[in-house]
Amino acid sequence: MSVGVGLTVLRQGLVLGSTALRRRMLVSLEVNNKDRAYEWFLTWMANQANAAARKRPGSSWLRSHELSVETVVEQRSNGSSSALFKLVAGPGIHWFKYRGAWMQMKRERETRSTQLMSGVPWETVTLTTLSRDRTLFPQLLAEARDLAMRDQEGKLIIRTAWGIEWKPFGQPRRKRPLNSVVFAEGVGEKIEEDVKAFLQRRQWYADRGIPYRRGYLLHGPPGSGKTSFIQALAGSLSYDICVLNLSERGLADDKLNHLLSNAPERSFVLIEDVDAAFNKRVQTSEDGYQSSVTFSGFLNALDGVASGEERIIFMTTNHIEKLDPALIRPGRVDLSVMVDDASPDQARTLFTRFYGGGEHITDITEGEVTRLGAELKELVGSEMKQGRRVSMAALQGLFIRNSATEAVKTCRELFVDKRT
Ligand SMILES: Nc1ncnc2c1ncn2[C@@H]1O[C@H](COP(=O)(O)OP(=O)(O)OP(=O)(O)O)[C@@H](O)[C@H]1O
Repeated sequence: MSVGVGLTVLRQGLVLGSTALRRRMLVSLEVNNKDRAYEWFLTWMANQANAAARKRPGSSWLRSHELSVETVVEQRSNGSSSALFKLVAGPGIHWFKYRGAWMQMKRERETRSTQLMSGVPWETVTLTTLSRDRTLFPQLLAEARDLAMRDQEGKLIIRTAWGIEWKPFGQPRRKRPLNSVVFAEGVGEKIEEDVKAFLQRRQWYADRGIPYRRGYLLHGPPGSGKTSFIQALAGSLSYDICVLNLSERGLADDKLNHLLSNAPERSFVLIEDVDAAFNKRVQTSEDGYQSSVTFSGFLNALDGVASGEERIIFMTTNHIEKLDPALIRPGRVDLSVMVDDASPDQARTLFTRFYGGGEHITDITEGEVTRLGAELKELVGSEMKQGRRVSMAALQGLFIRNSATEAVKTCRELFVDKRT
């Protein structure tokens, strides 16, 4: 009996001792997927593993048997994109060495409950290392953050709504130079100056108790560069874009309100084809389902609660005549700009930018580009006099497919009658 008692005491002593030892010797850090550091950390891990594999092929930086795959869409500089597979540490226990210290990483997924609205399961990563190496945690997280920031530098981030949250959509994209979008003279400058002036007047708004927000409407025919311009402008100001689709399934007034009042800092909210969601206060449902956003709910969300938070909304439409006057009144839309089909000058500028300056691989001389550009300008002018127009998108497509001479020769085929 005394042996039995002795063994029990010994076992308990061992358990207590090992717990005390762990407490004294180990330190843990928990990061959950609600925090931005979560993504940064997983990407950092994947990056380290890739770098180690490149250095010593066949070796494994991450001691692990459970990997998950994350597919990311990468945009190439020529505009095309491809899907890349990133192997990240899956749920389970993994070991890795950071600056000479062994670390255990435990990734856990809560399968019974999911995040309200977004439906994404809760996840946590717990890092454990020896107490004496605790100072490595902040270093590691800072490295992961810097890596994420470096990846985004000079790039445009597009976000979409995921439930009530804004999540990045695809990989950060290369910024498009503002002058690559060719508008009629003064149009682009007018919008750009307005946005810049607004951004400098935060105090002015605060002093007068006016909500610090501004709404823009770009209207005009399809393919005139409205979306491209908004993206290029965001890029030039180092802003991100949050794309809101009002017809999205499951979007309701309360979610919309939440999304609009919680857009990330330094971002434009972009609502495209705003006429399609509310056609004179009647919701359309072209593809068979209806979002439950009501027109009045949308107006309320635009007005929001008065707050000091900056908010810039861009809306686009091909049919301004279909919009309810309540939507485009000042305060909701402060600057409304018409972006039209190609004017003779726009066509010429797009042409010379495209074929000139050595960017396009052609053996055509600059003089020839100028001559053909002038010819194209004249051609567009004469077509316009007969009520026929061409979109800038159609011209861009023509230039991509043809040589400069061929483009000017076949251009007439693209014009459509707009008199009706
Ligand atoms: N003014 C322009 N200058 C340069 N490129 C243009 C211009 N307009 C259109 N494009 C090109 O045409 C394509 C479509 O343009 P974009 O989507 O910006 O047009 P949009 O006016 O927003 O069309 P929609 O009304 O159908 O949404 C893009 O690839 C863009 O590069």
